Amino acid sequence: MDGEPLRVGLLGGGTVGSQVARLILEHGDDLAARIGRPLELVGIVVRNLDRPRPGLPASLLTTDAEGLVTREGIDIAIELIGGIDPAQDLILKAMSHGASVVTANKALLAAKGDELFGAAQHAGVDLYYEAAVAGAIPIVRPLSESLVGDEIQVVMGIVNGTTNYILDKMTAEGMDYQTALVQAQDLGYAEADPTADVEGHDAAAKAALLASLAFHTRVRGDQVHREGITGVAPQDIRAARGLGCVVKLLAVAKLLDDGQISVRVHPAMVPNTHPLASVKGAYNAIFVEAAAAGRLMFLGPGAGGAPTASAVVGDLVTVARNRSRGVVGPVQPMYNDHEVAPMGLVTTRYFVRLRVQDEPGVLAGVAGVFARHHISVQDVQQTPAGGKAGDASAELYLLTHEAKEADLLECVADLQASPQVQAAVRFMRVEGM
Ligand SMILES: NC(=O)C1=CN([C@@H]2O[C@H](COP(=O)(O)OP(=O)(O)OC[C@H]3O[C@@H](n4cnc5c(N)ncnc54)[C@H](O)[C@@H]3O)[C@@H](O)[C@H]2O)C=CC1
Ligand SMILES: N[C@@H](CC=O)C(=O)O
Ligand code: NA
Repeated sequence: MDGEPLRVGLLGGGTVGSQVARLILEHGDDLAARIGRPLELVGIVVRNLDRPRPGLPASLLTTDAEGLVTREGIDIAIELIGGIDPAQDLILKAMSHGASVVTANKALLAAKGDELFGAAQHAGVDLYYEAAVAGAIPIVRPLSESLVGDEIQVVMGIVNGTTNYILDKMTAEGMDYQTALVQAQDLGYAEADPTADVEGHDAAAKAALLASLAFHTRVRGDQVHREGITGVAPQDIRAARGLGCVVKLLAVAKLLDDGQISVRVHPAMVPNTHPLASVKGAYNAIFVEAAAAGRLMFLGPGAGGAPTASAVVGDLVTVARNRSRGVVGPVQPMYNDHEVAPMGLVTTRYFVRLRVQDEPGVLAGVAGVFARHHISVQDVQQTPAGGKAGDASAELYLLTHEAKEADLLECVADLQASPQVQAAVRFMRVEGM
């Protein structure tokens, strides 16, 4: 392929970065043909030059990140080091030196999206981030281009591969949480600090990006209601099975009737018959509901080096094509100012689990507490709790009809205060039933 090569600087040679380098080096001729110009990988920034990196030419490795992004003639910087600092500074420097940027860094975009997209526009360069949401699944561009003529009402899905892998292993194989987490780390699914995965920060950042794209309103990660999976007990998984459900970590972004948007991440029970229930391992899936299009579902690998690298290199080719034509791609305008609704306004169904004294009148008392808070109960199951001799307690499982979160929380607090309730009252939202 003839023509002046487009010069690419890669920041990060970890799980994703090493796969991106491999794809660029192995498929250079095809990528050049698709772009119409050759690509030249001019440097790969790593922390440690002594670490063996099979497949990565030693001549390309450098520890000088700032030197690479500000080097004369760099066309595209790919940021795959993660985190806020120094990733933000390096991206801004690359842009101010005229380079377009491709990143997979959802944590950074969800925290500093306004500054970064503003800087890209100011510099007249691209900032692409398909890999930042749901790995290999094309979802950023479908929302910002294919569906941009429609009115999106709901985006809901599984957007973290690590937690889906853990919950799936705990559900299908009875594996313990810690073993499943270590496997997810070994497979390259987890963030550098897996707390970001298991406490829901990663999914909240993705939910913020999805909500921003869907509703044309900049939503930050810290505005998203967030609960991770560390509180999910094996009893919850067993109880879900009894109800014909599985536990998933869901991200939900919804346009409410009053014009506010609800954006939340939390574990939820999902019926086995629902398509999200069959999303296994580190796969992700995202439902989009739009006024004209109806319901769409996007499914695929949500984490891992090669799948994520596929999305990064897809962006690289697109940005390179733009660059060759002297244009930048479309930017989703954030022209709305929807407020993020407080969690108390959310309505959904709930599963409530509580341990009570097994004696006459207790069930009626519990039902009365739900009724006082205007929460209608669809189903109640009672199981002996301990099974030990002399244990006069029972475990109650209740499934509610749709209720308001604020009412549910008050109901749970009242149940907790009841003398017949013997342990912490647990609840989990039920979606898609
Ligand atoms: N692993 C995955 O499945 C996915 C990861 N991502 C995102 O991709 C990015 C990279 O993730 P991974 O490759 O998994 O992480 P990683 O931890 O495997 O790789 C990051 C690399 O960057 C290096 N690094 C960090 N700071 C540096 C600095 N200041 N100078 C030079 N090198 C530095 C680290 O030493 C490490 O080798 C993150 O933003 C992550 O959120 C996005 C989608 C999926
Ligand atoms: N740690 C993330 C990686 C992809 O974004 C996940 O597990 O989904
Ligand atoms: Na994606």
